[in-house]
Formats: sequence, structure tokens, C-alpha cells
Amino acid sequence: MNLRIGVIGTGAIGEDHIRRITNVITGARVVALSDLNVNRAKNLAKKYDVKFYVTGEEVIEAAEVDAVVIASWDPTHAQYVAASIKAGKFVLCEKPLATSKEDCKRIVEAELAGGKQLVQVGFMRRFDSGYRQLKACIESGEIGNPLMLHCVHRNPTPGPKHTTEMSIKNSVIHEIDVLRWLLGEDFKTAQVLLPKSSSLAENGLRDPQIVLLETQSGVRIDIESFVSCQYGYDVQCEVVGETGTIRLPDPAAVVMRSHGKLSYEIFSDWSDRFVEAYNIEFQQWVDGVKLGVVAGPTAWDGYAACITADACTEAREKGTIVPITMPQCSAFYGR
Ligand SMILES: NC(=O)C1=CN([C@@H]2O[C@H](COP(=O)(O)OP(=O)(O)OC[C@H]3O[C@@H](n4cnc5c(N)ncnc54)[C@H](O)[C@@H]3O)[C@@H](O)[C@H]2O)C=CC1
Ligand SMILES: O=C1[C@@H](O)[C@H](O)[C@@H](O)[C@H](O)[C@H]1O
Repeated sequence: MNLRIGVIGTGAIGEDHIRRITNVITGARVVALSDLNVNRAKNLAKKYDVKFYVTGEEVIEAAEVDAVVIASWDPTHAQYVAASIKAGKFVLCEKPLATSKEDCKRIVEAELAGGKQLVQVGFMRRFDSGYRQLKACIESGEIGNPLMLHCVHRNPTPGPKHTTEMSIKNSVIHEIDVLRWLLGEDFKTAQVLLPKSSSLAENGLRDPQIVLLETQSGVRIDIESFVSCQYGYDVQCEVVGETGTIRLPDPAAVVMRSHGKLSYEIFSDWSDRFVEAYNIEFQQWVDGVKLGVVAGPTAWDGYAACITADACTEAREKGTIVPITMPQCSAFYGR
């Protein structure tokens, strides 16, 4: 039987997820949706023949909704995740789980109190075949212990309300999660360096930024965040180990020799670059929910990422290295 899904937030990725659930994956269908942008949401409801609700809470509480997808703006996630837990429904919340560690902590506590894992966070890079290959290679011991990671996260242009803080809490949060998963350990310090800002970064945005993280075992990581790089969407990751290095592969692309140049296309945003990862993420989420389990990054992972992102914000504001204190993870989250 199809899992009946309610979607909250039908902007860029919300619409893409509706398309994905309807046309790409199996075992689920969208039955309800809601968005502050009523016209857009109603048009989508009509296109996909699903019920429109005025509020996200109504979607969560609707009798016909088995599970919820949250794809509204970052600061709205915490309230909808909390309402989903209260309603006892599985929920896939786009990243970040919340915009502060305090909100994440409340979510973790509510889930613990309910006694059942219901929350998955949309850290889809864990499902990307390139990152999976990196993880398998690290775990094989082929390059020895990882010592340093060099990462790049570039977007052509930022969204209309993008802030200096969001470069980390909305964007670099992907690296924070996927590197924590890749290395199997938490971080112990954060520092943020602010190079000369691009003249194309508007409204006082500090861009680029360099995030420096140190893991508990001493692995050093640098992440370049550049949200107005202009030329395309570019995600890179190199792991330097004791006996070799490995690098995240770019997605397969046609190589062109023409007009005296050798070239291949660079994607313009996340939706194409990680399309396979989103598809796998959603298929596994649906399959897991039907079995009554969360099959991806948990509320605890969302909490751990947010603690690290908050430390980065503090480090940028203070201009210092900030220690990261990770609370003891409950056995409930299997760690
Ligand atoms: N995993 C990933 O790679 C990606 C994740 N995201 C995340 O997905 C979320 C949505 O991002 P986009 O689609 O790019 O933004 P968007 O601005 O295109 O869409 C967000 C939608 O949420 C709606 N909304 C805002 N507050 C609401 C509320 N209280 N109730 C219902 N609807 C509300 C807005 O009207 C808008 O239509 C964000 O949290 C973002 O961080 C976005 C892009 C990629
Ligand atoms: O999650 C995403 C966006 O919200 C964010 O703004 C982008 O920087 C990321 O690359 C994308 O994956």
C-alpha cells in the first residue's frame, strides 16, 4: 500500500520532492500540501490532485496523512517537527533540523519522551554515490588514517535573503554532517576565517568564508564556502590519509572537444548535482517508514550538526577558536 505523504513548503525543493514522490520513487504518494504562498500551493495541489491545507499543522494532523515532509524555510522546521512528533507521525525534515541547538535539543527530548524515532533530517549527501565511495575507501584502510580534509562548497549566487550566518547554518551544514558521518567522529573545535569579500556579494554578506574544524581525534578540515562564486555549483572534498589521498568524484558528464577547447558542463545548482542522492534518500525513507524505522540521519545527527554550526557562528563573531562540547548521545539513537 502507498504511504500517504503531506508536504509542508512547496517552493523549489518542496515542488521537486512532490515530483520525486509522484513520478520517481515507488510506494508513496502525496495526499496533502501547504505553503504560505497560497496561490503557488493551490496550483500545485491542482496539478498533482492533492488536498490543500492553509496551515502546516493541518497537514500534520490530517487523518489521511501517514507521514510528513517539511520543505519550508529553515526557521519554521522546529515547530513542524515538534508537531509531527506530537502527532506520532514519521517526518523527513529538510536540513537544518532547526536554526538553533536549543530547538534541536527540544526535538531530541520530545522524540526520546515519545519512545520512538520518527525524525529523519534531509542530509542527502550521505546517499550520494561519490561520498559513499569515499566512506568505503576510508573504511577499507587503503589510504591509512585520514589526517586532513580539504573541502569546497560553492554556489553561483545566494538566495534573496541569504545572510553571512546562513552560509554556515544553511549551506556548510551539509559538510558538517557528511564529514562527521564520513569520519565517524564529532568535532572538537571550530574557527571561521573571513577573506577579502567578493565585490559581487551584496547586502553586507561576508563571502567567501573559510571554516576550520578539528575532529576529536585531531583530523584537520578546511571548508571553503563561497555562495556567490558565479560560475556554477561546485562541491569538492579531498581526504588526505597517511598513505594516499582520495577525492570526491564529479558526477559523470560528457567531455567535449570543440572550438579549440576541452570542456564539460558544471551544474548550476544542487537539484541536478545531487538528484540521485535525493531519489535514494526518499526511496529509503519511504521503505523504512513502512517498516516502522528511520533509515537515515536522525534527530540526533541534526542536533550534532547544529551544535557545530552554532559554534562556527560564535567563532566567526568572536574571531577566535571555539571549543565544541557534544553532549553524551543516548543509546536510543544507537551510538
Ligand atoms: N537538502 C538540500 O540540498 C536542500 C535543502 N533545502 C532546504 O529546503 C527548505 C526549502 O528551501 P527552498 O525550497 O530552496 O526554499 P523556497 O524559498 O524556494 O521554498 C520555501 C517555501 O516555504 C514556504 N514557507 C515558508 N514558511 C512557511 C510556513 N511557515 N509554512 C508553510 N510554508 C512556508 C515559502 O512560502 C516557500 O514557498 C529550506 O529549509 C532549505 O534549507 C533547500 C535546497 C536544497
Ligand atoms: O541545501 C542546500 C541549499 O539550501 C543551500 O542554500 C545550498 O548552499 C546547498 O548547496 C544546497 O544543497
